[in-house]
Amino acid sequence: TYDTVGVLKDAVDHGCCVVLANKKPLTCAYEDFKKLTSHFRQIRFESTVGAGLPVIASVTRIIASGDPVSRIVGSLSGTLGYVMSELEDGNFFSEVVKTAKALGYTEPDPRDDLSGMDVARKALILARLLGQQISMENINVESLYPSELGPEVMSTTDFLESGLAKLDETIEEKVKAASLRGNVLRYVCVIGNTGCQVGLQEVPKDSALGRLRGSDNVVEIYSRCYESSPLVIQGAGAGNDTTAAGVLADIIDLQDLFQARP
Ligand SMILES: NC(=O)C1=CN([C@@H]2O[C@H](COP(=O)(O)OP(=O)(O)OC[C@H]3O[C@@H](n4cnc5c(N)ncnc54)[C@H](OP(=O)(O)O)[C@@H]3O)[C@@H](O)[C@H]2O)C=CC1
Ligand SMILES: N[C@@H](CC=O)C(=O)O
Repeated sequence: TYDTVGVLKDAVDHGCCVVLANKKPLTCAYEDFKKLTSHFRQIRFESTVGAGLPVIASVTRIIASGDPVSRIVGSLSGTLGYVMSELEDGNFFSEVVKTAKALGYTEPDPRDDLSGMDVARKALILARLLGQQISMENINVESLYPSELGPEVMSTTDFLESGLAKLDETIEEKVKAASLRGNVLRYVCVIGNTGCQVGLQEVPKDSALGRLRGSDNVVEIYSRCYESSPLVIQGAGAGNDTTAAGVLADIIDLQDLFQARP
């Protein structure tokens, strides 16, 4: 939900510490993002991008050292990573999306993942950390389903029970066409100095993105120090355990900022 922005701002204003896994409060107005994240000693949100992976910690450390980050490229959705690698194995789109939900990878409504909006939110958080004063409207997002299957038209249950299967054929054709060219499909996020895009791409099977399996994310960070050879972070990018571990690590990190009372 976006509804917690007000209470979160009040909390940090009152000196409380906050740990977030929910991306939405950081992806509404830029002023809210700025206000929340300016309380560096009170807020952590590592799990909003890549669940338990240290993506935000790495980006903030590189920036803090004065090394300008020029580009971040990656596969930032555990759900879409899992779905794409299962499609390669010949499974039906509708089935693998339901399995991704059962495994705890998807958002409560999987259309948040399939629309690309969940990845776009992660891209926005990273772009804002890089200093870009942008909003969701500035990100080009490719959806994997048409508006006729959207939340305004049908419930999550109806989408899962009848809507999803309508996408099987089109997706299968895309997977087969890519395979004939020696490629696989990946949902890729690119954050550069001139803009952000998230969408489906054909990538060589034998590339860092093409080799991804399951719910793994991969993130390549390019900066002056990491110019020709980027800093690469890879591992499980969704799931209850890894997300909870990320949240717990953030809580411990904040606790360590305070002196223990004698
Ligand atoms: N799953 C993952 O891999 C990751 C998740 N996240 C983020 O973590 C958050 C939770 O995701 P996830 O655990 O997967 O989702 P789930 O659907 O498994 O859990 C959401 C929980 O929130 C509760 N809830 C929903 N609305 C309200 C409300 N208004 N008041 C109180 N409780 C509420 C739900 O209760 P009820 O069951 O009663 O509806 C449910 O227990 C999301 O913001 C997600 O983006 C971030 C990184 C990775
Ligand atoms: N639904 C998300 C969970 C983490 O943010 C994903 O699939 O990556």
